[in-house]
Amino acid sequence: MENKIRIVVAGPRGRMGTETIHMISKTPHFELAAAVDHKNEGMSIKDLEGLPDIDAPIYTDIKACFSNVETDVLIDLTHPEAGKAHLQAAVDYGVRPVIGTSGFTSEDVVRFEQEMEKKRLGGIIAPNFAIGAVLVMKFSQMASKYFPDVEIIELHHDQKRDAPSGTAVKTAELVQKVRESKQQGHPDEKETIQGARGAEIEGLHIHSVRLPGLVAHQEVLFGGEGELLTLRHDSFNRKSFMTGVRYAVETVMTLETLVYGLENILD
Ligand SMILES: NC(=O)C1=CN([C@@H]2O[C@H](COP(=O)(O)OP(=O)(O)OC[C@H]3O[C@@H](n4cnc5c(N)ncnc54)[C@H](O)[C@@H]3O)[C@@H](O)[C@H]2O)C=CC1
Ligand SMILES: O=C(O)C1=N[C@H](C(=O)O)C[C@H](O)C1
Repeated sequence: MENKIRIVVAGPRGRMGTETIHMISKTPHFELAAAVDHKNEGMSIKDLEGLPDIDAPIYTDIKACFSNVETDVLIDLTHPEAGKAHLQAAVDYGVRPVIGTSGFTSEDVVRFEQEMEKKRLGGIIAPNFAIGAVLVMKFSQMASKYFPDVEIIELHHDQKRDAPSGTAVKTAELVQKVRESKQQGHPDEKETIQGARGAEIEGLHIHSVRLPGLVAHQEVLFGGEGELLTLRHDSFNRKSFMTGVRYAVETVMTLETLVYGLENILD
């Protein structure tokens, strides 16, 4: 059998980290080499509640982890600041990053693209690993050619730290590549309560909803004369992201640049 892909997961006790470690444990050609947590130094994954019986060491310092553990791929599922530091460490140690953490700015992405291009190091930043969500982004880009009036509503659980979601930002970026630039709504429109029209990227508005009971959902609304096109995706649980995480880990082994968005590597 070919060599297993040795993976380090950052954020192993989080909602996504836990699901990802279970996925790795069930994937024959993947091996959990270690995990990076912000506590539990020296413990093993099998010691943590809710995680599978894998004897993989836990580090609190990602550099110590990469110095001690042979690693092919880092999967980061933490928070934006930690995610950026982990991505930098991966680049410094020549480990291929698969970043699910959201909240990176486009400046961050460009900086890492340039640095990784110089090193010919493959990596993936995926604002959303769910295949359906990626398709909605692609379909949104197609639709915006014909429907330049677009608004995005993203809906998430109330433990999410960043707003708007990485998925909504990426969707807006894809739409902006195609649609004519325009300010939506009435030219003299005024908010009587600040934020009523949501966040704005070049005239395109994003509305963020946070409620308990939700997981990850997005609607992209396209208005035309006498018609409305709605594209909607729902993740009802975090298993919905695992096909994409598995695919990203397999694909990153073949890349030599940083790819931003799963839509760029899906067949
Ligand atoms: N790309 C995608 O498809 C998806 C991305 N996400 C993103 O993934 C990230 C994690 O989401 P959740 O699992 O829901 O969050 P969570 O809050 O459940 O988990 C984050 C984990 O990161 C850990 N953490 C924080 N700082 C750390 C550090 N310095 N070192 C190691 N661990 C650290 C926390 O202890 C926590 O266990 C978020 O940015 C979220 O937006 C979430 C779902 C899907
Ligand atoms: O925090 C989440 O849950 C999610 N975050 C990502 C985002 O910001 O788009 C992906 C997905 O929407 C779930």
